Amino acid sequence: MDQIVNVNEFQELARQALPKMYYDYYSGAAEDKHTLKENVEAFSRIMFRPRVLVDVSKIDMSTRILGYPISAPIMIAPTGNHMLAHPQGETVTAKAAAACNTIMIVSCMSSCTLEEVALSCNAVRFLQIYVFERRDVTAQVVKRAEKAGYKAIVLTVDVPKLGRREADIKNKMIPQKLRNFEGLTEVQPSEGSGVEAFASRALDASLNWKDIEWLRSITKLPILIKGILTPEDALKAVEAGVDGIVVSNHGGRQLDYSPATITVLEEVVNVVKGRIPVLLDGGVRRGTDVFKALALGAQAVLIGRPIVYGLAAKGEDGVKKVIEMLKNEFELTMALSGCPTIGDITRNHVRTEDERLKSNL
Ligand SMILES: Cc1cc2nc3c(=O)[nH]c(=O)nc-3n(C[C@H](O)[C@H](O)[C@H](O)COP(=O)(O)O)c2cc1C
Ligand SMILES: CCCCCCC(=O)C(=O)O
Repeated sequence: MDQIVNVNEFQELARQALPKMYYDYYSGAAEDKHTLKENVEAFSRIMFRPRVLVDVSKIDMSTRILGYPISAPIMIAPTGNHMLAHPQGETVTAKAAAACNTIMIVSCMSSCTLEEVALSCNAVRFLQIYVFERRDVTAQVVKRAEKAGYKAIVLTVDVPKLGRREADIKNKMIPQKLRNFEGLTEVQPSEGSGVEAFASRALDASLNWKDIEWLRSITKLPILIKGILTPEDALKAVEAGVDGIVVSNHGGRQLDYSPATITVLEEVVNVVKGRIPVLLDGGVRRGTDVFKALALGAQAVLIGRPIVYGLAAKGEDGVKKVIEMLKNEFELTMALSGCPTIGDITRNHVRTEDERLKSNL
């Protein structure tokens, strides 16, 4: 493991460790995969404005999300089907999250039940949900999450229908049994992508802003909305009374040619005006990316694919290594930018592509 020097190297190790169908599922994205690539490339167009002669002998990366302390603003994004990557699935990922003192957002599409994940570690966990046509199924999962000690519900809103992931269609991708829904709704054999077949049968494509009230009526837990890409929707989320939003394009797996998340973060932050936390995911592969997201107003970032690549390649140690490498890089970026604490990171520490283009006029 010592030979692995950055998070990107885990992707090739995961490719070697996994059957092609599963690697394609994890690494895949919608159609031309334009958004997938843009998520990463857009970070590389943001440059730093480092400050010098600041005492950076001690760096404090710790922060709080919804009041819960974490060691650094780096959390685990919800990703489904971890048993495709490791026989013990999400229980292993959750242990790594606990060891790194961060929050894991557990997907409702997990291969382990949400109770098994809860029992495996006492880290702070949020539960991500989809709303199914059968509202009773979603409601039951929310109730179970409350009972199992999950601290927030993350409602994913960018999947009224599943995006076209062509590799999954070609591979006739068969997802794991969805143990959270056993006896309630099942994955069935299909001609193309089994994930798509399940989604088209189960999801409620009529979900809309009024339904936030319904969700609020069935839980006292804080509600975050994941999948916001415009200031218009960010404002609606604030008006709907949610407790946080995640700027996300589902890692480029839904609407291809959606903008890279880092390019829309600032306009979202500007309308939210600090009323609720704004998180971001999509393409975060370096500690420098974490810093850029914070400088543009995010409270924390979520990591998707690198976590499952770490899990597939090296199990719990792999997930821990992914998080630790990002933390170490972030710590160094803070030091080299002259920011000893999270609160010292400001908008003035980065220069976006827009600013660079304007300054060349
Ligand atoms: C294999 C895989 C499964 C995913 N499953 C879910 C899911 O169940 N629920 C959800 O809200 N997002 C899901 N996502 C999206 C992630 O939460 C996140 O938005 C995205 O992966 C972030 O981009 P990144 O992979 O570039 O870090 C999934 C992503 C991947 C790659
Ligand atoms: C019921 C929706 C299926 C979604 C599958 C998990 C997911 O979000 C993904 O991107 O894959």
